[in-house]
Amino acid sequence: MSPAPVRTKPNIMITGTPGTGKSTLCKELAERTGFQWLEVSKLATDWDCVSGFDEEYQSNILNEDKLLDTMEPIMASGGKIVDYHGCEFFPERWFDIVFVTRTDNTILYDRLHERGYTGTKLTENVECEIFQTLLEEAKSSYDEEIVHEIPSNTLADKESNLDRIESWIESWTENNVR
Ligand SMILES: Nc1ncnc2c1ncn2[C@@H]1O[C@H](COP(=O)(O)OP(=O)(O)O)[C@@H](O)[C@H]1O
Repeated sequence: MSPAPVRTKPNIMITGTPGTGKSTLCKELAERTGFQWLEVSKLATDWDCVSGFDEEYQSNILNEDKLLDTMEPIMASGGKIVDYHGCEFFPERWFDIVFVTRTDNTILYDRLHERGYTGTKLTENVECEIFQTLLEEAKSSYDEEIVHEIPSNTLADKESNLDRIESWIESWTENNVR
């Protein structure tokens, strides 16, 4: 059992395959709640936590140790929404809940194609969603009870996800803050 959190606001992990709508959701969630959105793939560059570039996947390789050291004091106060297409290397104790955005394969293919993804990068990402790699990663890295799949196909899905997460924050606050 991890120790009870001392933070007065929860930390939320939003993970999922690229293109499943993490940033879109996080941006609006941050606006609604006042929580801070940490878009890890962008912040890693700002914080100089990139150790190389993967040519095959056309994406940055993170310096995970440096990134975690940088994030540790930021996470301590709570009220953070962490957005990344991976979650296993973050400490379990950082998060009170984990949401995994899920998108139907054909919709995801179109979104990634529109984003300019081609070749391996496109097919590997769609396969990642088909094999629910990020969901399995979240379930094996965190208590399964705090891991929730959320559909992310339509704008109506986004609205209901925002409502759901906002209600969860309210009940977390009632239960944990006196
Ligand atoms: N719930 C949704 N319904 C319809 N389109 C969405 C939804 N969420 C995201 N999108 C669109 O899908 C694309 C990828 O979304 P984005 O938030 O950048 O994904 P990610 O951060 O997971 O890579 C964007 O064009 C965005 O407008």
